[in-house]
Amino acid sequence: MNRSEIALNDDYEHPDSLEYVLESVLMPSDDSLDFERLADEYNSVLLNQCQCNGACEKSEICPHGGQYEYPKDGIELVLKKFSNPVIECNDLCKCSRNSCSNRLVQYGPRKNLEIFDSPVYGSKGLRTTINIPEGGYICEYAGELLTASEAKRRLKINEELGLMNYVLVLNEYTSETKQQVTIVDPSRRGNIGRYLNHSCQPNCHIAAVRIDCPIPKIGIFAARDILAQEEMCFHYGGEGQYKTLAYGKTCLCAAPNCTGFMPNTAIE
Ligand SMILES: C[S@@+](CC[C@H](N)C(=O)[O-])C[C@H]1O[C@@H](n2cnc3c(N)ncnc32)[C@H](O)[C@@H]1O
Repeated sequence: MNRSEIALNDDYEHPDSLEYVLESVLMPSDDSLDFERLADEYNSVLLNQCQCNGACEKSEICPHGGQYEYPKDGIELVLKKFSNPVIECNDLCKCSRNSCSNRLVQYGPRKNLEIFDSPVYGSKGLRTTINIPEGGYICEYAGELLTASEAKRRLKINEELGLMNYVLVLNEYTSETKQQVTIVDPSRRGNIGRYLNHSCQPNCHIAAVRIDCPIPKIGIFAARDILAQEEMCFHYGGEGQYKTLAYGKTCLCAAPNCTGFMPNTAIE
């Protein structure tokens, strides 16, 4: 199977109330300076293209390569390591789309995903109808890209009205220093990624994936082999909150290590 077979026309069904977007989009302008900065970044192009004429498999040769691999006996390109931010080759790179093995998220969500009524969570969830290998790409968590102040405003409204919260904050660090914060809200405009619930023992992880823009896409990947019909979940709070969570909304994940609480969406 090659990538064009696992990937993907994003033609998933969605509720009428949602504007379905194929990738994250900029929030409406609120005329703030923060919005201007966000819009500037959103409209910027990531440089550092590769000059490869091969498959971009090795980091020694391709400046972005070596992050995905075909596992032994595997037929599907998978993410090797969850800790590193990923940069995929893009249209400005010299490599060929057909031979490059450093392109995955840019082809869109995988097929065979299904929105369903999750008995565990008592609300919608996302499951797969086929087996997915560890590291396999699921979909982007796509929605509106928000400034911190707009995210705080929406979180307050959600809280006050008792609405479900879809705002996700991706913090990227270089050792101890926070480098970049990406905030995505698929509550009004989003894709199939908005249906993944939180679990304290998740079978998926998220990763920052850049293609041609300095703002990363939030890529969701299988943290282990996932069987057909399994619901897919990730940890909303990231690694840092695994052990320390001691307050918040009641968590329904029912994992053996469940803290009893859902991570709060923290925006500094
Ligand atoms: C991103 S949405 C997930 C999809 C959602 N279940 C739906 O029906 O659209 C996040 C919301 O789902 C619910 N949820 C997700 N994980 C949960 C958990 N572990 N425990 C309780 N509720 C959860 C909460 O209402 C949360 O605000």
